[in-house]
Amino acid sequence: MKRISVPRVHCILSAADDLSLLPALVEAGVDGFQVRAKDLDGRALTALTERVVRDVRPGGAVVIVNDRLDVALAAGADGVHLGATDLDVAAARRVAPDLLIGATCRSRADVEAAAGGGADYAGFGPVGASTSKAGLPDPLGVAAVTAAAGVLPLVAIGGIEPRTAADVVAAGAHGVAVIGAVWRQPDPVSAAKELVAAIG
Ligand SMILES: Cc1ncc(COP(=O)(O)OP(=O)(O)O)c(N)n1
Ligand SMILES: Cc1nc(C(=O)O)sc1CCOP(=O)(O)O
Ligand SMILES: [Mg+2]
Repeated sequence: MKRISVPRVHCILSAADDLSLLPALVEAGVDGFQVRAKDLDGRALTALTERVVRDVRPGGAVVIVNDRLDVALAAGADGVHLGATDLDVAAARRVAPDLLIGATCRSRADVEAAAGGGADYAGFGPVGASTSKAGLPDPLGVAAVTAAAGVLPLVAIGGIEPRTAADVVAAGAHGVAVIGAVWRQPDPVSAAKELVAAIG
């Protein structure tokens, strides 16, 4: 089976977000949703992912599950995003030859390793300062995107808002992943439209 394309705007969501907005976010041009719900057990995460798939797939958007390959497969999602302490990319690829697989990368060497394991994209960051996650390393900056580009599609993450989205794409990123730039805005759908317009 042909693997689907890597989305350009990844909206990272949890059960706490206003999920009634999902179809409108797809309409606004968001083409990827990552289900990231650290507090949910496997069953609840599967149910949440199934709901997101139901809401966004009719509009053509892709659903990626953070951390959990088993949940991605069980829920019929399109992909999984793996971090440094999750299942190894090569092991995930053996189990799921057709799934979209993303890997967190913080350097060009990380991107090369992820590509060697069979990843489809690198979640590259943190590019800027983020208040959405504790314990992140210092921001890499936009120049690091250019230094890491050309191996895998880079999805820039960390403090991305419309202006920085345009900057990272100009620097060689394929797309962006965001939490605050959508969910912490007074009008998440208008904010998503701005983000989509910014990446061109
Ligand atoms: C697109 C994208 N890039 C990086 C991350 C970070 O993933 P991870 O290292 O697994 O950390 P958590 O998100 O699980 O805290 C991501 N989620 N998405
Ligand atoms: C979940 C996550 N992972 C990151 C990483 O660099 O690994 S940065 C991040 C948070 C992204 O949220 P915001 O768009 O609000 O900064
Ligand atoms: Mg993760």
